[in-house]
Amino acid sequence: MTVALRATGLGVRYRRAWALRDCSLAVPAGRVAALVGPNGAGKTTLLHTVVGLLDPDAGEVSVTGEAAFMAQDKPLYDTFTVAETLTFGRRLNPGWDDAYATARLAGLGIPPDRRVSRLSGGQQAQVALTVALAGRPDLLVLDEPLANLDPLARHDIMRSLMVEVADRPLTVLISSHVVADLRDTCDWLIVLNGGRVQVSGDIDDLLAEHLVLTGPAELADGPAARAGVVESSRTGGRARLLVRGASVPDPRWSARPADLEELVMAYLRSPEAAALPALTEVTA
Ligand SMILES: Nc1ncnc2c1ncn2[C@@H]1O[C@H](COP(=O)(O)OP(=O)(O)OP(=O)(O)O)[C@@H](O)[C@H]1O
Repeated sequence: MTVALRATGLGVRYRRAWALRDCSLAVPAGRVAALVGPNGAGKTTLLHTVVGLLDPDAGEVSVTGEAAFMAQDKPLYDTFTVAETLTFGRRLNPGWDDAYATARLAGLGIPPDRRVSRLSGGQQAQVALTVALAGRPDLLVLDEPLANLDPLARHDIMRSLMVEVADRPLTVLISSHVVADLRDTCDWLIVLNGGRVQVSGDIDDLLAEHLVLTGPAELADGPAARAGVVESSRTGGRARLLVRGASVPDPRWSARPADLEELVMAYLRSPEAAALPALTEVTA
């Protein structure tokens, strides 16, 4: 299996404060990886380090091939027209595919002579995505491309990414606060919390490995309250556990598979819990 991106013991600090600490992860080629975490978790710092905008203070990060980056804020120049934006992209990117860029924007109905400032937020995001893709990267890194977009535009961007990944060898790493936006498109999950990687793995594998157990509160004090508990809560006489492991420890629990949002939230609320199944599985 080819690894598109690998970080080993990665650390980045701003002055004395570590924004990333001992981060290790690997993303296989061809995956669409979701990078989620709360404000200040270190997502932008990680993405900047991956694309070479920041140098690590510890450990290392490596990308197989070329990476393209779509930044969080204003990745385009407002005063440029769409056509001028493409000209600018062509000058910066040696591997630029002009026919692809022009055809993609025409297909989306975005006029070449329109100023960027006069495009909708969704159209601006599509132009920025086109510029990033026209450089024919092996790894596309997107920092919150869906922020400030309405649900329809968010859906269009994610669908565009799915089409691109289906059409060519491309790995995508995309950060977002909104897990629901990522569920249909992403097949790899990275949870970053307080500058540390809590989860990195195949989403289907992660979902198959986590259960939500509900039952009488006293069960939570028994053998089920074991090492696999990611998060536990009690309401009245009932306990609810999110556990890592596919077997039900006691038949009195009622068990169901965890969904992606529950899984992410459970890890975010339990900074000490970690699930890193992929680290041992993915080898270059
Ligand atoms: N240029 C900087 N100088 C000093 N501290 C910084 C700088 N950039 C980020 N930080 C700090 O590093 C930590 C990680 O920030 P980062 O922007 O990477 O997080 P994030 O997960 O992308 O957050 P958000 O979701 O809010 O965009 C935060 O504590 C932040 O305050």
